[in-house]
Amino acid sequence: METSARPPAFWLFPIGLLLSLGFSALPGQWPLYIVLVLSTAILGLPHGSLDTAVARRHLRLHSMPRLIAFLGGYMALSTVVIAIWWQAPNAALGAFLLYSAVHFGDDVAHRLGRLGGVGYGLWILGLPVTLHPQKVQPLFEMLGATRADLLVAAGPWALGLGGAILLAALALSPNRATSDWRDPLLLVVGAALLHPLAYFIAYWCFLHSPRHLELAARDLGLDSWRERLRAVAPTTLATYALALAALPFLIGMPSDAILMRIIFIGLAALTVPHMILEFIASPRRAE
Ligand SMILES: CC1=C(/C=C/C(C)=C/C=C/C(C)=C/C=C/C=C(C)/C=C/C=C(C)/C=C/C2=C(C)CCCC2(C)C)C(C)(C)CCC1
Ligand SMILES: [Fe+2]
Repeated sequence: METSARPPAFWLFPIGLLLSLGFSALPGQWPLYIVLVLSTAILGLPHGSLDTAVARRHLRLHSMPRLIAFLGGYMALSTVVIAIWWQAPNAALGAFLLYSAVHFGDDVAHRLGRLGGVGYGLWILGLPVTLHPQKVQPLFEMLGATRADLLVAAGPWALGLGGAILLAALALSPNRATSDWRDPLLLVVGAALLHPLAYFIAYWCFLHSPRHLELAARDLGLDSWRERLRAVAPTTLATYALALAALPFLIGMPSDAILMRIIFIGLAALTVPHMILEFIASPRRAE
């Protein structure tokens, strides 16, 4: 069991849940969308922006051609995801939900095992879909899904399966940390009380991102916040520019759908190379 000093995400997550309760009580949908954009841009994206530094270290990008090949490969993979989404949005969204569950599971997989991690990820995503199907379905439709009803109907199954796997992994793992059972319980409270987007902000920006950032930054020897900021700034700014460049392709859609697509299809596209890099880097990190 974990007894040493808690990582920052241990305290940030309950604070994020309280903040989310505050802003989800504001009237109308726009405060929520504005907080979603700002928190994604400032708190969520930077953990992926460390990928350039992670790749420099673990893929040994010591020459300019290797660095350019990495950047080009990363963007090419992201472009393929967007192209698939364009052609087959239902399958692309279904796949995104599944690989997001695997990715979120990475947060605990080193203690609960890969399968336990998948259970954790299914629990995280199954909760808002099961508790607020009528709010989640239009959000999935904004992402281009024409059979959002089917994806939403799968929510309770994902939740049940994820919950059973997670429970078994917690019972069987001698290395479990307090946060491994505390956070899934706090997520139930968050999912019950919050709009699904506010719930996502609380989890993603206040638990997943700080946890992942801390782990990757420590591995890279970036101890001060100034060093971390310097490492993430260029890639984060480049990602803002890419998001802005997508805008002209979405003109004509309702503005909430534009925001949803830029954020979630953008994240789906970045997650594929981000996960591949994590699969390579995480076994090489000293725990
Ligand atoms: C390096 C590099 C770069 C960058 C990158 C980055 C920046 C990354 C990031 C990454 C990241 C940052 C990732 C993330 C991820 C995320 C995720 C994975 C999410 C998920 C989500 C979900 C799945 C959701 C769902 C939902 C909805 C949608 C609605 C409501 C309900 C719910 C919540 C269920 C660039 C391109 C510039 C260039 C090249 C290189
Ligand atoms: Fe991540």
